[in-house]
Amino acid sequence: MFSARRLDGGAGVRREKVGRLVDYLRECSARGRAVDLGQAAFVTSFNLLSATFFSVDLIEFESDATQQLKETIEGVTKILGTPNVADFFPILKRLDPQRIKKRSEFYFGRLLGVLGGIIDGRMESRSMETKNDLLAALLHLMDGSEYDLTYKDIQHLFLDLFVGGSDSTQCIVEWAMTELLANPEKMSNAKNELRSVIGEKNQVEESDISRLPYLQALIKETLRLHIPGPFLVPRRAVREVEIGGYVIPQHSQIFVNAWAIGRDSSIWPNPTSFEPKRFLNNNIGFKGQDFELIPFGSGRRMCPGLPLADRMLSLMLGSMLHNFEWVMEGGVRPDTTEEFGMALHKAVPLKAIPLYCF
Ligand code: HEM
Repeated sequence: MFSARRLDGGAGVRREKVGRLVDYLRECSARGRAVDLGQAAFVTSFNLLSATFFSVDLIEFESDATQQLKETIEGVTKILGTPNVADFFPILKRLDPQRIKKRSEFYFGRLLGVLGGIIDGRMESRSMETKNDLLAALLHLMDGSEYDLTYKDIQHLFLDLFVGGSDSTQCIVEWAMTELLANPEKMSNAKNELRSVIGEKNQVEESDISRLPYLQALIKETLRLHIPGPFLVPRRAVREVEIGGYVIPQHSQIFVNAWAIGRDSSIWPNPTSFEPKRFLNNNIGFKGQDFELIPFGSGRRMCPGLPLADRMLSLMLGSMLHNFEWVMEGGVRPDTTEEFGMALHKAVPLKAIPLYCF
């Protein structure tokens, strides 16, 4: 699904979705209106995923349904990131003291309902239309006898993909723009690079990305400083193991503090300062080989969506920076407070006014 060949085949869908983002920002620019950048990035990444998986756009830039879906996905990631005292004191399980079970049922139920509706709709219309997307491939597998794939498996696979793919991407776009608005000289560096590489054409293409080292560095720096999944996904020790002189007992639940690794002063000079140029003269990447930067995890359970996320982030940020000047609503400095959850969101959404450059 995320192989280079498949992704190259989906480049047109991404171009179209990012084009719609630029159109929306142009409309806001013409009206002098501030944009909720997290929301705009959420809609773009969500529709990109839904177009790739289901061949439909699910949400609009400004609608109550969008707000509700965004809240639902944020609700899910918040629950996943909340340590549950009942895991440590199982006697409390039935009492559900933090209402985690209750809230999980609500948010997961709502999202599964949306996904179930799409799957049902496709199953009803299957005899009339043929589609060449992931849902069609999975329904085909469900019909066959080779794999034991159920309706529920499909519903939950899509849940993983949407929760994993939309919130994290939105977080990084919003944090990158926040840092750039707080550091105007870095905003200029990024825009100057885009201007010299892309020139007068206003569409940033995936084929341009390899010629935009500063843009790539600023994405790495945002992933280092504002990693969306601070503890990655918890692991369990299948047997007792000794690592670095520490004994990890069998069945321990293990959290990898990738947030702290990204801010470790023995690895990163001035770790809390946003400095994209620290990635310009080295080969440190985020593909799980360089353990000082593991925003997508590492090893066999690392993020499968990395190659898609990489393209989406470069396209969205590149287009937002190349096409627009940005000013903060009310001229204030952007707020950089983090809000804890499975994904580290901004506590205060970023609202900025785009000014179309072309
Ligand atoms: C900025 C973007 C993203 C970041 C930072 C990110 C990060 C992560 C991390 C840290 C993990 C856990 C890996 C581990 O513990 O070793 C993960 C898992 C996962 N990600 Fe992503 N992700 C991003 C985008 C995406 C996208 C675009 C998709 C799919 C469309 C996706 C789908 C998934 C799935 C399905 C898993 C669970 C894999 C498993 O349990 O084996 N992610 N992601």
